[in-house]
Amino acid sequence: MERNHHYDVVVLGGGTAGELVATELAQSGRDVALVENRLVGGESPYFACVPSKSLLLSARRGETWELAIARRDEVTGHLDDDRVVARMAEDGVTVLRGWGRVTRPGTIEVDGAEHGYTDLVVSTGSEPVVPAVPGLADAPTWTSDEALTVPDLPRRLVVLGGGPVGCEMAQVYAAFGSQVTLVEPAGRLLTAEAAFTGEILADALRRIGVDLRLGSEVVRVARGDGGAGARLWLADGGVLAADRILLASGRRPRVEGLGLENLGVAVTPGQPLAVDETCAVTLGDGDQETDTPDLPGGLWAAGDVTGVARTAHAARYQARVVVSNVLGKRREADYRAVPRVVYTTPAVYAVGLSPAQAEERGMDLLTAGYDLAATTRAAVEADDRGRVELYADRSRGLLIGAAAVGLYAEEWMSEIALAIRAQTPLGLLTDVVHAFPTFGEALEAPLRELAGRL
Ligand SMILES: Cc1cc2nc3c(=O)[nH]c(=O)nc-3n(C[C@H](O)[C@H](O)[C@H](O)COP(=O)(O)OP(=O)(O)OC[C@H]3O[C@@H](n4cnc5c(N)ncnc54)[C@H](O)[C@@H]3O)c2cc1C
Ligand SMILES: NC(=O)c1ccc[n+]([C@@H]2O[C@H](COP(=O)([O-])OP(=O)(O)OC[C@H]3O[C@@H](n4cnc5c(N)ncnc54)[C@H](O)[C@@H]3O)[C@@H](O)[C@H]2O)c1
Repeated sequence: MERNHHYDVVVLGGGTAGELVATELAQSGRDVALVENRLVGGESPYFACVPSKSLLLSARRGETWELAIARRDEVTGHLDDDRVVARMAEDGVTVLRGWGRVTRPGTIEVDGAEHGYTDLVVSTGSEPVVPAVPGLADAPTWTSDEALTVPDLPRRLVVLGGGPVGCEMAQVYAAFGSQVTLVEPAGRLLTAEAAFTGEILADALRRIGVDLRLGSEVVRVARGDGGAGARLWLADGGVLAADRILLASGRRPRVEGLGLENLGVAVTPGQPLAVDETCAVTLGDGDQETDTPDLPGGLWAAGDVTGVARTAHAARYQARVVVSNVLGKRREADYRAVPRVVYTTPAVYAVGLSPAQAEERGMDLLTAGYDLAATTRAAVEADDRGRVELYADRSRGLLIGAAAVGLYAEEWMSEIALAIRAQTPLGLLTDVVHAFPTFGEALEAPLRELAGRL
């Protein structure tokens, strides 16, 4: 096999994390290759964050479907990565197109050619989980990739999953006139977050006509009459008809077919690549000394493949940690205050520990909340939906988490992420002045309440 160049660093996967790592390392003078099988930029700009946020905004503005699709396709650059690739070339990154697979320590094969490397960064992202429901494979399904790239507006859409993807997509399609049914086996939406967030969001979705089947599960699917569409049977005896089924039942780290076993990494399908606080891949369970081959340099991972925080901003954060460490400037990641946002109307914002996580850790948890309806801003906006809850560790007098539902929560809650990350004492937070009339004012009363209960 043809053996090509030896790079200082090979970055495997050119999504949010990989693009940043490759660019910054090349700008720092390293000889870098980025291996990408699809579009440089990955999921976020073409198939995930950007098109979904564009459609949600179009829905909120009351645009037509045609305009919404045109705007979506414009912001996603019509799925053309030429400009990004050209910019990376200017920065000195070599883009290798094709599927990358490590063949032995220090060597990766891409599209039939071998390339050498010293450091390897794995940033291969994640892929949708396809639920093991009989008949589903033969039914007309979409993952979010298709839903966010095709121009179709299904008349009847069944969404499987009430996480961030399912909720955002249900709102988009219902707003543009699809008859949407969302099936979620758990008894509520957004199961990872404080219960009130899913309850307020459920109310908002129901008001725009989404039929929520919470605590129910699809047990069988068959093609519809005449082969068009599908019929879905639920565990509770219900039957649904759909023109399209959207799979939004989670994503799994992409770890297979990468050849990481050749580096001594114990790869388990669907399981994340374990990383330490420097984003170095941890090689296994104590057998390293005997089983691990000598690596030519560092083995690092960033983004969804690590399973740590599974958002674009977390991918960028980990990417920066990797860049520092590859350059020999030790940096440790701190995930205490990585926000989790669902960009529906109203938006859901959560950061730090959820009440359930705090309880699991045995914390002496203090909770204080406030309804946005009590703010003047809610009256001005003529929208009184929403609530904020703040969670504090009594023993340390510090905020450890928060959740909010409300218009623009993704913007006005950022100060809480800062407060958690900077470990700002509650007493000091009660002295912060918020402009009038803003939703940020809703933070003042719960902060005072928490400080008063310490
Ligand atoms: C519908 C949807 C909406 C979302 N909305 C948001 C949002 O609003 N905000 C937010 O923060 N997050 C959002 N996310 C999550 C966000 O998209 C991901 O967290 C982010 O894209 C992860 O970046 P990454 O670099 O880890 O992976 P990716 O962006 O998936 O990039 C991985 C890349 O690696 C390539 N690749 C994989 N294996 C190989 C190989 N062997 N050889 C060559 N190339 C390979 C893939 O082709 C891909 O381009 C959303 C996700 C979805 C599904
Ligand atoms: N705004 C954002 O930051 C944003 C937006 C969308 C997605 N994301 C990221 O994308 C990832 C994937 O999101 P997601 O919503 O697909 O996954 P998720 O894991 O958050 O939620 C999946 C939901 O599907 C349900 N489910 C499981 N099996 C099912 C089945 N057979 N039928 C119906 N429902 C089933 C689960 O109970 C769960 O509630 C998340 O990690 C999220 O962080 C982020």
